[in-house]
Amino acid sequence: MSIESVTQDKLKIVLLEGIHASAEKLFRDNGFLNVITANKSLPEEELRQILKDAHYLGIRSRTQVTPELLEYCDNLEAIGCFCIGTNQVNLLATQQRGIPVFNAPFANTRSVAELVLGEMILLLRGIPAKNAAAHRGEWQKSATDSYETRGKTLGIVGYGHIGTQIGILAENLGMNVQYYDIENKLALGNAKPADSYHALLQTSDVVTFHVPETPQTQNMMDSEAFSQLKQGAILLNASRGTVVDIESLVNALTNRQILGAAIDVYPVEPKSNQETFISPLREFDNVILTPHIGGSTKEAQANIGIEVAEKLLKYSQNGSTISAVNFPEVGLPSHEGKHRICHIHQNEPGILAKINDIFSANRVNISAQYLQTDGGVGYVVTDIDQTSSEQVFEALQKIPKTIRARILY
Ligand SMILES: NC(=O)C1=CN([C@@H]2O[C@H](COP(=O)(O)OP(=O)(O)OC[C@H]3O[C@@H](n4cnc5c(N)ncnc54)[C@H](O)[C@@H]3O)[C@@H](O)[C@H]2O)C=CC1
Ligand SMILES: O=C(O)C(=O)COP(=O)(O)O
Repeated sequence: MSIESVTQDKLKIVLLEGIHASAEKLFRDNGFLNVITANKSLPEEELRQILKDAHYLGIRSRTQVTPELLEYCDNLEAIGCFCIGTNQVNLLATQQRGIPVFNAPFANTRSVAELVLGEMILLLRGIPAKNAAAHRGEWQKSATDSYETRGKTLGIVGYGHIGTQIGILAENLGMNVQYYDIENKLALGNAKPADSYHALLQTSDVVTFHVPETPQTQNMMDSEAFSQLKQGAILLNASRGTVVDIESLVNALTNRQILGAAIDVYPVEPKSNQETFISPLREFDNVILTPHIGGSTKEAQANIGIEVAEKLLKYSQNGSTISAVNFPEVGLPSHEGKHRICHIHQNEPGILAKINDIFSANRVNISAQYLQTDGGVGYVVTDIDQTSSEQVFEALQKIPKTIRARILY
């Protein structure tokens, strides 16, 4: 690592998966001129090549950041997930390499809630199947299996930012709302916590999933869970493709145990719009299939572009890690006339003392210092009176258990 921090115009920013142009604009407006964009996720080998000398990476839900990929990313300073989910990134491996990961925890939640609400209404009326039939020239005027939302019970699994908004919107339609969450949650409106996950499945007319991808949510909706559903229930999943077991869903549709479903996320999703979407669900007219677009509205994407780019810019220019999902959170005031050095290390006792011994031995005056630790990593930001000499910076890098050090200004 050289004594000079790489100048902003040389830092390489890679933005994949069609991240909104608002992000690129913000980087360029801030003097980051080496911004590379792609409107899809990249195949493994291409990804390695492009990331070999990249400093910042922006992705959405598709690109997998594995420990193996990180081996190729020597210069990578931070990752921005321009979405909510961060399950596509190995958070432990990035933490161990001193790479903070940021996301946009709220910006697309309303978009998902609106989509789910609309789908729920359409499914209760049996519109997807009637629509498909009409496109084929069939006239299916009938009230069979066609229902109002009013008075029906909606079961929300995962009562977080999205689940709560759906609950409020559904109550405005006259639905009874119940939810299941592993955390104790404040019930909004007249919503009620279900006694258990199974109780929710057994007593809901419509069940919708809004949980993150975790080992516990994997196949949460399996054949056993399907067997608990009411006859004629409706199922929606706009969370992650690992949550609903597709084979069990196909069985429930084939047996007509459920009236219909809306699925936005899949165990395997195409990498780009040029790839064919393959799924056994394609044969069912009563299933709304959407290409993982729950959060894909102009409003959400433009806001996410700015929100996550701002977090990356702040980390690059000022060292702030506020709202990082895998890293000690340090919020830093800028310090006029001072010079800032960041030190990331394995979280073991005595490292702060070693850092300060180096400053003291070199007669460097510290004007401010911030330390946070989180799990396996410690993050120290030090503002000093004079620019750091090569000797001081090298000594900081040589402290045992150092992951990386960075001169910001
Ligand atoms: N289809 C799409 O385009 C989008 C999908 N998503 C997905 O939706 C998920 C939920 O988003 P938010 O509501 O913003 O997240 P959130 O973090 O606000 O809420 C998730 C809720 O699920 C609960 N939970 C976690 N594990 C659970 C379990 N095993 N059983 C029951 N509850 C559990 C949590 O306690 C939390 O209350 C995201 O993690 C993401 O994967 C998010 C945005 C767009
Ligand atoms: O925000 C999320 O977690 C999503 O699933 C949306 O992902 P996307 O940005 O559409 O790839």
